[in-house]
Amino acid sequence: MIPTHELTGMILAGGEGRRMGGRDKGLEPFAGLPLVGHVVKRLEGQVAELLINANRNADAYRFFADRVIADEEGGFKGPLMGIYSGLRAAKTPWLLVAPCDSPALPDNLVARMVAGVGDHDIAVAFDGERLHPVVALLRTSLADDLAATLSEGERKIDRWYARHAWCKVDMSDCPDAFANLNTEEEKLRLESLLAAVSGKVST
Ligand SMILES: Nc1nc2c(ncn2[C@@H]2O[C@H](COP(=O)(O)OP(=O)(O)OP(=O)(O)O)[C@@H](O)[C@H]2O)c(=O)[nH]1
Ligand SMILES: [Mg+2]
Repeated sequence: MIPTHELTGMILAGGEGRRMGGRDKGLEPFAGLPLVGHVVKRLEGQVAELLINANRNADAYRFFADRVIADEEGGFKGPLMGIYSGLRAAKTPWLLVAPCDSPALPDNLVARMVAGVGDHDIAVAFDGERLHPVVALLRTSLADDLAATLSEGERKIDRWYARHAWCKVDMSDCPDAFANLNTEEEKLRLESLLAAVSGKVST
């Protein structure tokens, strides 16, 4: 098992948010908190250091994390560049990555990813139908290999994972936890769904 002091958490919030009008998605209000705040709640206290990977609004993100890191190479090269930047920045042997736009992730995400990685170097969340490559646990010693891969022009996360000893972590009991908000409509829909569910619980 990976002890907490060997694990860094990182929330990926470095995208352009084009499908949300170019807004900084992690800072978008959702159910009373910026989106990133919901993901912070899933990770805090379970990692040695919490990083947020952001390419804009570093001051706003600083409130939510121990450290805010920008991409090693600018120009919005995609989430694989964000993962690389986290592997470089982490001071621990392991990095757990989660995206800023999935506010319903399970509360026990960290424990499940740690339990699921076994002897592998990379563990990726699987919802029973799809893999979620931006929900992953990785050995930080992979940084040099990823640098070489990025310099070849590779941008697909799963193609890089496939070069390594990786495994799926089965989360097919909670597929809705991986709801990913790309548009304003998706955000409003999930917000009202959650409000309806909590309304039912409290009455
Ligand atoms: N570091 C970094 N992260 C990125 C980059 N592009 C996307 N991401 C992150 O990867 C995750 C999934 O990306 P998308 O859902 O496509 O988010 P996005 O790129 O902001 O949104 P679109 O522009 O609408 O595609 C989110 O957590 C983003 O913050 C990037 O260039 N650099
Ligand atoms: Mg994108």
